[in-house]
Amino acid sequence: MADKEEILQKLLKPVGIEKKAGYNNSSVFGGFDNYILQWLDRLAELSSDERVLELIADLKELFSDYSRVQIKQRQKKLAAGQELFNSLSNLIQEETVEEDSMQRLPPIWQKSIRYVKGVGKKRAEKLARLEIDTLRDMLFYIPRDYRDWSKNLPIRELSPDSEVTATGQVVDSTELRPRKGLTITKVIISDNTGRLAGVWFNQSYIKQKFKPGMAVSFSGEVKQEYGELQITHPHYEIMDSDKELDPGKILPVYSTTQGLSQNLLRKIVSRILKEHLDRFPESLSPGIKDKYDLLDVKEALYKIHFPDQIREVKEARQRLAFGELFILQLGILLKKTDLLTEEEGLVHTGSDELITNFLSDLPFELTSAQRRVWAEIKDNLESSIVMNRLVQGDVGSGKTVVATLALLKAVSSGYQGAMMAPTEILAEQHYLSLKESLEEYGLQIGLLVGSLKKSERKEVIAGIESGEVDIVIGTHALLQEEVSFAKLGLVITDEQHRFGVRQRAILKEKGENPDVLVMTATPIPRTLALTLYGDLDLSVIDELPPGRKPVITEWRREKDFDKIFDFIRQEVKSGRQAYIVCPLVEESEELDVRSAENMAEKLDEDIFPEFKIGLLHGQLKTDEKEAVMEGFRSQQIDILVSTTVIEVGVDVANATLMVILDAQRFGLAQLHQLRGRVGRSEYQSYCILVADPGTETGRERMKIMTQSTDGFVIAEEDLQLRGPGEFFGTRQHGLPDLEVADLLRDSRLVELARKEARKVVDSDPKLQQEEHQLLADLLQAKFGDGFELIDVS
Ligand SMILES: Nc1ncnc2c1ncn2[C@@H]1O[C@H](COP(=O)(O)OP(=O)(O)OP(=O)(O)O)[C@@H](O)[C@H]1O
Repeated sequence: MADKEEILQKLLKPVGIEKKAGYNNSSVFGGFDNYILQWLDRLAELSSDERVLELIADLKELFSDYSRVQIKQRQKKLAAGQELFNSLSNLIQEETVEEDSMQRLPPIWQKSIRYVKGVGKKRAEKLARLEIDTLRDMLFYIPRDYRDWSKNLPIRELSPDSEVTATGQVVDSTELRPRKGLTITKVIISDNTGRLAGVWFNQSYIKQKFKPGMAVSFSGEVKQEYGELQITHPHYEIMDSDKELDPGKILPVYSTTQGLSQNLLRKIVSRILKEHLDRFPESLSPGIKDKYDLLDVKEALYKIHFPDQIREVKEARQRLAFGELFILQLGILLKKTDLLTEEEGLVHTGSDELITNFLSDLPFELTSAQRRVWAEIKDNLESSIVMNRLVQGDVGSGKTVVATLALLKAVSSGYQGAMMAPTEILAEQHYLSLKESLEEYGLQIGLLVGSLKKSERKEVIAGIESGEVDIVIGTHALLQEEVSFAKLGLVITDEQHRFGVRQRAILKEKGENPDVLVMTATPIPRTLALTLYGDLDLSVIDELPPGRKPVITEWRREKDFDKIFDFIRQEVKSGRQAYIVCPLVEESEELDVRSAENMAEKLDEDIFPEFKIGLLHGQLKTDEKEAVMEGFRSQQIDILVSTTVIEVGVDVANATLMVILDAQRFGLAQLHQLRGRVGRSEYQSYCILVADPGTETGRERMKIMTQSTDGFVIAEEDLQLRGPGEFFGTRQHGLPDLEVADLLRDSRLVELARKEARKVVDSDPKLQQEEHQLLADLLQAKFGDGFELIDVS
């Protein structure tokens, strides 16, 4: 007994609760009062041991209505409680409070939601479906809407034909079936000043929700019908029978799952706010809060769930979004400095002779943007710090030339270079153009794609291994285990959003810390780039080669086909070439191919017998594709009918017309990429989008394409229309999972949070100072070891 007494004392002291004198263990239960409940709560907070928490929950449940039960039951409870208490004491004796770094965060962070009053095991499982596991998760479960019940009026004062809210008790509910296929459910509430009916058509499940005597609020447009006040399909709210929630307030509405009512969620949140909010840590310094006029985190958390006025929600959201973005940016910046300071890389200091020759043999001068970006890359290559650089440039801005310069630098320094492209067509095209331009300098260029013949494959792999091949271009075939490099010094991935982090890492592992260059034509708005590629250095080629004319883009309907064919004829007759991109059939590649084949046949036989038609799709063999592309490049083919395989990187300057069929099926970014295949010379180019979109958004997208040829503008619009998740396809593309903030909507906050995060990282790059301990813990709690954005390491 003395042991338990001691334990109790030991546990109570740090909590700041004086144990009442004279209680022995049984009288703890005998004199059960608020004090013991308080003690159990505090004890639960201090412990993270599941078994202890479970016992505490059981004890609380057992005794929470203790004073109300009959004597006999009380005795029973007392006995059960004594038993539970003994087990608890034993466990506590075993438990040593671990002082690891996470302990600096209050237990609210990792404490299971299960132990909040009214939750329990079953409901905790349901909450887990909403990704709510801890008390903290629940507080950051942001309402999707609010119901303002504060504007309640007595029923007598409701004026017909206006939007109203009224509360009363259910006095009657009926269901009528006036004819087959029609069910009318009527629920009548009364508040002593009058009666109001809620009416639903064909929603018979509604009836069972309302039981006589229940307090219910209806809101909606009220009408005077058949001598009574009615609201058709009202918003309704069943008032909290425990009266724990204030019915006259603004109440949150959460996205929920079966078995978790709005009222239950509200109560859980309200209890956590009441019992735990005061120990919630503040991540932002007073300086930052003052500067941007941000609320305290506690106030913000309270107001986001239970605002007094709707306008307070915005302020609360801003604050929480800022906090979230601040931690995110901090993580990204820390990771970046980590990469910079810790990764020793290769030094590429070979002679520049090859580069000078190559540049002087080019038929054009580099644009100033190309020169600037090349200088940035060269700096990285020559230094001993590993390069992790993203080169972003709109379609046709001349990224390939810059990549070639980097490859030449690596080769001149005695290393091999590898370039990975997302499709065979693109890999082959890069291969052919590099072969043509670099072989004259005595370099060996290799191609490694899946569809090579066995013997060719073997030969290339042997060449890579012996070091005979200087530069290899390939698809993910480069990642195969059997491919090993003699001396890999530079890895370039083209169109990186198609490659996963892991794939790049595999390629990188084939060398000893090679430099990495990532190329993308996907224009990403700055705020997103800061977050997605925050740990990469960013170079932007923001200038097109001189003399380029914007592609004239028109949107036409299917019925206009004859005119479109006339226009194609006119262009081809004047010596130019055209692409026709066939609709994307999502269900199957085979259907894609078939529609392209049919189109090619129709054009060849019926429409343009005078022209040479080519056909290109993903199912052709490598040499067949090569032959078709070569035929188009050398102008033996006038019109190339294709599936979307030509989307990226195909470069035939004489092609000036692109017709995209069923254009509404493509995303804006993809349309922009496709359109980028023309307008690559000084000739005026055209793009015709053939589309009959059935939706307003579809029409909107066609309009955007006709109005702008700037990839950044289009990407911004696309993001607005589709949201970042869809824009990038899936979450795998590295978009962080944000609870409150929205990278697009909050772009200003992203910039500000980044600025403040940078200050912290500059002053304390490893977050070692005392004042930054909490931030370090928050980072650890948020991202743990799995902090992975788009990453090349
Ligand atoms: N400075 C320049 N002046 C004139 N022409 C250029 C210049 N730089 C590149 N080009 C030419 O412009 C065309 C597009 O260049 P490149 O293929 O490198 O662009 P890209 O950015 O890789 O395009 P995409 O993303 O569409 O594949 C090529 O035909 C290339 O030869």
